[in-house]
Amino acid sequence: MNNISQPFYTFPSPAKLNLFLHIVGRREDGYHELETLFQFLDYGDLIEISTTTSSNEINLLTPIAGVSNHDNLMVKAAILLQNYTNCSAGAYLKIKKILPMGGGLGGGSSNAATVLLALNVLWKLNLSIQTLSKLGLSLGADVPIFINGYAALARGVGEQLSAVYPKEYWYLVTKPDVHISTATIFNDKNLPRNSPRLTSNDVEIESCRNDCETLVINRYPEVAKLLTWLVEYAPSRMTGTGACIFSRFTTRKEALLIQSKLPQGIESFVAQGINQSNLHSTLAEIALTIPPNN
Ligand SMILES: C[C@](O)(CO)[C@H](O)COP(=O)(O)OP(=O)(O)OC[C@H]1O[C@@H](n2ccc(N)nc2=O)[C@H](O)[C@@H]1O
Ligand SMILES: Nc1ncnc2c1ncn2[C@@H]1O[C@H](COP(=O)(O)OP(=O)(O)OP(=O)(O)O)[C@@H](O)[C@H]1O
Repeated sequence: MNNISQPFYTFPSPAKLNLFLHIVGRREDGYHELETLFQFLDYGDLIEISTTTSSNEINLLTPIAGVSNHDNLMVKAAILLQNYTNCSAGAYLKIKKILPMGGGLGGGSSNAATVLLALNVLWKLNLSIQTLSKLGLSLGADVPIFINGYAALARGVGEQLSAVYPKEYWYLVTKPDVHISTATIFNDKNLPRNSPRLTSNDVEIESCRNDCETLVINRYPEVAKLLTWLVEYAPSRMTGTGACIFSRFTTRKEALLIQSKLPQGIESFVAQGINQSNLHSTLAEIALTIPPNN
């Protein structure tokens, strides 16, 4: 039996969209240099955390199918933070997994960022956003944007962030029935890697693109077919290395209407693009409720 005496606090772990993604070069270590515009969605996983001082164990009470607890980015994030701060407290973690995995929505990275930010508050570590971002980057290139919590134009591998304020449209997000590995796409010899660098941060999203899209369409007919269907109704583009596609609408109602017409069997959801992650407001609220000697 687990001896859980402290309350569970619930934290959102939102999805991200890459409103565009340009590959502008490749570093010597093989990682790609990107220019990408990140926006959050008001939609994602929910993570519950309870802390303990009686042991330093990290217990994930809701394993994710296909991912061992040892490899789960939530557990890795908690252990990384413990080791970095010599913290002797432990934690019980639970997740309600809502985001599709391997969809380009950044679910795993978002989970890691939520755990880092939440335990920083619950364990009272007081690490800065900069320090948490640096720690998070060692877990995944998408972790820093979730730690940062604001929509941003990202450079480098996604860790050099400049604040931007794209319009907060409604999106129909669809997932063709394929799992795409980020590493497979980035390692493909046919991936274009030489987009010109942007000359300013003030960019027209429509005139940009996702440099992974053509390759993914050529390799995965399911993605090609769905994208061809969607562009008849709304501007549509792939996020990350796929497979999810986001279609842009001015209102929720329009997005729901097209969702109702989707071909059978396509996983989908409707959500709004938001320029501030909903995790950050929750963190501020919870920080106020924690007793000083907890
Ligand atoms: C595609 C994006 O989601 C766009 O936001 C990210 O660039 C990917 O971020 P991520 O899933 O957190 O990726 P990581 O877990 O750091 O890397 C997975 C693999 O993708 C490749 N990779 C990743 C990011 C990057 N800028 N260049 C790469 O070549 C590397 O082979 C790496 O081994
Ligand atoms: N907590 C977690 N949630 C989801 N995936 C995890 C988690 N921990 C480890 N993983 C691993 O990470 C892989 C990628 O999952 P994720 O949902 O982050 O993909 P993604 O949305 O394509 O990411 P990105 O957009 O960053 O490329 C999964 O297939 C799984 O093996």
